[in-house]
Amino acid sequence: MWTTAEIPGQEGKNVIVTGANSGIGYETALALYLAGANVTLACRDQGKAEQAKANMEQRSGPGSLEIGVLDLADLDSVRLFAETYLQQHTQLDVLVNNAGVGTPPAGMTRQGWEYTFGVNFLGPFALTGRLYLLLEATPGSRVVTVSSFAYVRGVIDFDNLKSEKGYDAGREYGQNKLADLMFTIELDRRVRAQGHQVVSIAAQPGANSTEITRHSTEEQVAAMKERFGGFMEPWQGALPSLYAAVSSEATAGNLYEPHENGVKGYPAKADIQAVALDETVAKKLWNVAEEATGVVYPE
Ligand SMILES: NC(=O)c1ccc[n+]([C@@H]2O[C@H](COP(=O)([O-])OP(=O)(O)OC[C@H]3O[C@@H](n4cnc5c(N)ncnc54)[C@H](O)[C@@H]3O)[C@@H](O)[C@H]2O)c1
Repeated sequence: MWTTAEIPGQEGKNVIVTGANSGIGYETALALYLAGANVTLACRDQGKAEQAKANMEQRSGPGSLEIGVLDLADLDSVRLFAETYLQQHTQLDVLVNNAGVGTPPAGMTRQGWEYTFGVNFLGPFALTGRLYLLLEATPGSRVVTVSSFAYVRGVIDFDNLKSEKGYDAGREYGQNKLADLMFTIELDRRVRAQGHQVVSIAAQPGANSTEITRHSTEEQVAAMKERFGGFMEPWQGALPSLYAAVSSEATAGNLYEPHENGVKGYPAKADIQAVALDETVAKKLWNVAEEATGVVYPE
């Protein structure tokens, strides 16, 4: 079984983990810090980020920790975070697009997109694009984007990205997590076509006990637990992200998930369902995202 003990030394590596103050992001950042990386905790709330940093530092890892304030629901915040990062760093080895929301009440981002589409997809798209040249300049760099098994029920409805037809939390989550996986694969296609070197990989953490279900009812949580045979701990949910971030066996354009032969927590390559491999939809989504964010990826 692959565990965090198998993470190779990360000394000298710069890593960003979004949403690192809780759940899977916290465990991902902690494991990379304990492996020696310089980890930036990219969090919306400065106070929560400081608390997470203090908790991690109690473990006395050989790495170092920084904080960057990042609100993925505001593209100006994404730009500011990236500009600050680029001013302060000359390499970026791993970007983990982990932060996300589950099924909150209906809302809109600062720029007027359906809130969960903005946080779960447009924000990470813009962040990755703004950091792309630094990633490309760092040999062996990786972008890990956290999707969910919910992608299989996703449909990209291009006519409802601003809630024109109304809001359905479950439907939006499936759409966003499909968008994350399509983004990962399309980024990989573009990297290959352009002869670039950034490695784009997706992870899906399985069902874990985190705050992602804060807006779900008790009945909904119970149904999820029954369907998945219980919830895993966040550190287990972090294993696919960590595997995608550091393992030499994790390869570009693929999706890693936590189950193999029923063993929980073990990261294994997942079969990607056809819905995520539709290149026409992926390219259209990419164009929509470039227009929505104003972030055009370098050729
Ligand atoms: N927990 C699960 O069972 C599960 C299953 C599938 C996928 N995921 C995915 O795993 C990732 C991590 O979720 P988690 O389960 O640890 O939940 P969590 O709620 O504990 O963590 C989510 C993190 O995202 C951050 N975040 C939310 N909105 C943000 C914003 N606007 N800007 C910046 N950060 C923001 C939160 O502050 C938090 O740190 C998410 O992408 C989620 O979709 C989780």
